[in-house]
Amino acid sequence: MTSTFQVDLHGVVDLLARHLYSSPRVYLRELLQNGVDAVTARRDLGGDDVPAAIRLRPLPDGSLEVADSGVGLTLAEAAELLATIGRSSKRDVELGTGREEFLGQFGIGLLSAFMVADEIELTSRSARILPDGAAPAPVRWRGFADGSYELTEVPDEDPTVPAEPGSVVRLRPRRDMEHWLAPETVTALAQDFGSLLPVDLQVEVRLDLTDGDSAAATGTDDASPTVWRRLSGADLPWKERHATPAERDAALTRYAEQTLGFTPLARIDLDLPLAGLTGVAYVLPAAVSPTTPSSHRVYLKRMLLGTRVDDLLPPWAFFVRCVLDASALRPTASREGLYEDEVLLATREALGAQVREWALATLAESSPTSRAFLRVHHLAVRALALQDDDMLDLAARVLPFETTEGTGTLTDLAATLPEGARMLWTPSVEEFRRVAPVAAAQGLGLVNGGYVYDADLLERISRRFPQWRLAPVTSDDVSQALLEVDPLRELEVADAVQAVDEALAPQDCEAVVRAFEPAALPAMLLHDRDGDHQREARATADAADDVWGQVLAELSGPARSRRLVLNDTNETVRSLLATTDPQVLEAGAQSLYVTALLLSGRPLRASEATLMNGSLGVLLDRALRPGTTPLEENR
Ligand SMILES: Nc1ncnc2c1ncn2[C@@H]1O[C@H](COP(=O)(O)OP(=O)(O)OP(=O)(O)O)[C@@H](O)[C@H]1O
Repeated sequence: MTSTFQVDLHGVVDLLARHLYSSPRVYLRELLQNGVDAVTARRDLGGDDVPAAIRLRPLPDGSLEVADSGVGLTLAEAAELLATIGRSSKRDVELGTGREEFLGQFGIGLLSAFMVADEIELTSRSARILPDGAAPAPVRWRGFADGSYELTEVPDEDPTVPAEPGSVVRLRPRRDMEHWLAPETVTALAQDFGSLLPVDLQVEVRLDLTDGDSAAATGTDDASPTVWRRLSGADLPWKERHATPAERDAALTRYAEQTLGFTPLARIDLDLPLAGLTGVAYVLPAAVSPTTPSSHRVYLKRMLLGTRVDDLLPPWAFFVRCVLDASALRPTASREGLYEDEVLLATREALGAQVREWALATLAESSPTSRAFLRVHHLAVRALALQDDDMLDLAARVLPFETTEGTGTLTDLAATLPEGARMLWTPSVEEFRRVAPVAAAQGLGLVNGGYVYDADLLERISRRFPQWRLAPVTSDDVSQALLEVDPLRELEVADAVQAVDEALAPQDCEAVVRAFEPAALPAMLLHDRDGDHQREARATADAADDVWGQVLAELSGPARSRRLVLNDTNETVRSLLATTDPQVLEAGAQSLYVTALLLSGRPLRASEATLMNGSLGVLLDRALRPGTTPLEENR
C-alpha cells in the first residue's frame, strides 16, 4: 500500500517564518510576485496588450485585498496549484527549474501569507477559453492556517468576482499580526519591493479630510474617501533618458544619495547581457575595511531581492556598492539572497572585470577622480594588485608607500637611487622605524612593507620588476652599512661594551659598537629573526623535561634575538663608554635600549617601562648628587 505524506501546515508555516524568511514582511513580496507572474502568463496567452495592473486595498476591517489583471485560475488549476504545497505553474517540466519569464518557481510563496493571516481567500476569473469555446466559471479558494481549504465555483454575477480576468487575494489578519496589513505598512512594503516592477502598481489610501485634501477622492462604503496612489512605473534609474550626460550624472548621484545614503566618489555603469544584468556600481566616498561585507541592492526581474546582497563581486572590490537588476540570476528559496551557481560565478567574474577596467583606466590618467580614488581606496588597489598583473604594473607606478624618501611611489624612490642600487623593504612597521634613520643616512632605499597587503605586494613587485633589485632587509644588510670601529678604539671600549652587553642580557639583547650616520642617533636596535627562533627553542627547553631540554638547549646556542648597535660617532655614547661608574654604565645602557625601542613606535611593555624608570632614576641621582652612589647614601 502506498500512502502520501500528511502535512501539518502549522509546522510548515513556522518553518518558513522562523528559518526561511528573515521577516514576515516578505508576504507582500510573494503576493506582488504572484500578481506579476499572472500578468506574464496572461500575456503569454493573449498578446502584449493585456492590462498589467496590481491594486492593493487595505480594508477598514483590517484585511488586505490584492487584485491583479493576470491569467486567473480555473477550478482544475486551483485544485492542483493552490491545494498542493510545492506545486507551481512556473517550473520548466523538463529542466525542473524556474522558467525564465516568471519570478516564482518553488510553489511555496503563497504559504508565506499565513505568517500574517489565518485565512487566505483567492477569487479568480480565468482568462482561458475552454475547448467548447466557453469561458470557465469563476472560482473561489479559501485556505486556512490549519491546512484545510475550500474550493468552489462562484456564480458569474457574484459581486466579489472580478469583472475582467484576474484574481483577487484577500488576507484576514492573524491575531497580533494586524500591523503587517495596516495601510502604512502595506504602502511602505509595496514601495520597497515593487517600485521598479513593470506593472501598474497602486495602493488605495484613505484620505484624512481634516487637512482639506479631498481632491480626486473616490467614495467607498467606508466614511472616509480614498484615492489610488501609484507606486510603480518608474524605469530603471540607470536606463532613464536624460537630455545630457551631465543631467544623467546628477540624477544617478541623487539616486545614490536617496537609496544608499552617500554621495559617490565616482560611478561605474554595469552591463552584462549574458546575465540580463544592468546597473551601476558606486564608488564609496570613504575608505572601508576590506573585511566589511560589501552589500549591494539587487533586483531580480525588477523585484527587489535585497538591499544587502553579498558576494556579487570579487572580494577585492570592497570599495563599490552596486544597484542592479538581473534576469538570469537565481534567487535562493527565501528570495533574500542569490543562489551560488555557475551563472553567479560567471557574473561575479564579469562584474569584477568591469570594475577593474574602470579602476585601471582611472588610475592610468591623472585627474581629480583618480587622485581621490587612490587616496581613499589605495587598500583596494593593493588587494587587486596582489592578483592582477596589469594592476600590479600600475600600482608600482602610482601607489604610495612609506619610504626613506618620504611617502612616494616605488618609481619615485628608484629615481633617487644610483643606477643599479638595491631597494630594500622591511616586513614590519617596527622594523622600518628602527632601521629607517640609519638606512636614510647611508643612502639605502628602504620601503615600509609592514602595512596591510604591502609585504605580499612588494614580493610580487620584486619578481615582476627585477631591475629594482627589491629585497627584504636583513640585519646583515644594515650591519654592513655600519662601519667597524678602529681596532685600537675597539680595544679601548671593550670592557665598557662588555658591561653594556651584560646589562642588556636580561632583555635578550646583545651589544656591539659601530660608527654610523646620523651621528645624532645614539643607538639602533636590530632584530634578528634567527634569534627569535632560538629564543623559542630556549623557552621550550626550559619547559621541557631534563634530557630533551638539554638537547634543545644545545641546538639553540647562545645568540640573543636583538642587537643594540651603539653609535661611536654619537657624543652621548662616547661619554657613556668613557664612564668609570659601573652603575651609570648599566643605567645608560638600559636607557639607550629603551630609547631605541621607543623609536620603533611599539608601546613599551610593563617590564620595559620599569627598566626605563629605574635607569632614569639612577642617572638623575648621579646628575643631582655627583660623587655619591646609592650604596654610600644608604649607609
Ligand atoms: N494571483 C494569482 N493568479 C494566478 N495564479 C496564481 C496566483 N497566485 C498563485 N497562483 C498559482 O498558484 C501557484 C502557487 O503559488 P505560490 O506563490 O505558492 O508559488 P510560486 O509563485 O509558483 O513559486 P514561489 O514559491 O517561488 O513563489 C502558482 O504557481 C500559480 O500557478
